[in-house]
Amino acid sequence: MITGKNITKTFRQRGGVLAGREVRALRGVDFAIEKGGAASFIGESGCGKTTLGRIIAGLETHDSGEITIDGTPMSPLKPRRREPYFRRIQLIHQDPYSALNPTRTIHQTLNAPLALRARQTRRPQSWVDERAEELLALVGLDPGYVLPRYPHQLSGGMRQRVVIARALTVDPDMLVADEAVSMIDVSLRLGILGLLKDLRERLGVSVLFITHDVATARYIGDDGELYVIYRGQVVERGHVETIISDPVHPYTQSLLSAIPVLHGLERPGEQPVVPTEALDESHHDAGCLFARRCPFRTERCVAELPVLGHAEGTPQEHACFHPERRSVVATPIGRG
Ligand SMILES: Nc1ncnc2c1ncn2[C@@H]1O[C@H](COP(=O)(O)OP(=O)(O)OP(=O)(O)O)[C@@H](O)[C@H]1O
Repeated sequence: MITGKNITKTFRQRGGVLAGREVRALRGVDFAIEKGGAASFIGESGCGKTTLGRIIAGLETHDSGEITIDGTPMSPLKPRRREPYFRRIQLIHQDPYSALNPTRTIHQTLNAPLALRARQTRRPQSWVDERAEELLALVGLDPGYVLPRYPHQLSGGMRQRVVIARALTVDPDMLVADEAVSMIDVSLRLGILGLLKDLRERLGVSVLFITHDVATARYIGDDGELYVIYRGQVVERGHVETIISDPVHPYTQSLLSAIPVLHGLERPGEQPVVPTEALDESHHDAGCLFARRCPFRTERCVAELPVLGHAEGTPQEHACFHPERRSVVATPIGRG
């Protein structure tokens, strides 16, 4: 199990017109992902979900807070002692082409980590080749076809399967899939999502899915938790189905309104949720981070920051002073 408590991260912009400006990518995020469980982080571009995923995979530092893996807090450990914990958490990047070395065949790509694994576990060299074939078959590829080939000779979907096979070489406990299907042909996406779901069931590996797309979060983690992130804060958190069918935070409602098929109908007498203002990170808000875009804001929302917590009558946690079931309309939201 991996948990995070009050994780914060601020980036200082180095170059360009924004040089010197600080971006609060994460503002005190808590999370917990069970062994074999599923969780999804969703939110618009720039909300901090990739930063959080990279911190969880040990690829990015955080400013404060604590990550605990299987009961061991990471911050007191020296980097060398932390490494074996984070090695069990593997990141699957959105671009399978740049994730693979173009000058290496798939055989070479899988051979290197497997040879290391063989040395660590005192297995014979013959195991390396057997395991490479086994892993490729596990991710739905024909080893005979794929092993001698270079990444450019494979389709995007095949490359992403190779990336997943390589992640499995270290017998991970968790896969962090960051927009893992966004750069793959639409016709192949469902296959990759199905594979991740299948690996969860067959290997008991937990999957953290990072996406801006609610439908994929729902597909992959149908029994898991959804974290809705807005400007570095989790604004709603709970069971995927609960949040999708009964969101109470206006931001979640506006995010869901981008799916007309699911939430296109207004019920009579209800006020639809449409975000009113664009994102402006240069503004320092004292109150709710969503207040300036929220059609339901009150004076309290502008003055006071709501914190994530349970409220009577809602099964999920939310950070809103006016949580209510509202209908949503099919209006896509964006940054501009
Ligand atoms: N290395 C960095 N240096 C400076 N700023 C950064 C860095 N990485 C992220 N940021 C900033 O932190 C904020 C959160 O970025 P992050 O990539 O985590 O968001 P995201 O929700 O994953 O967005 P996207 O879906 O576009 O990747 C953004 O404003 C981004 O510009």
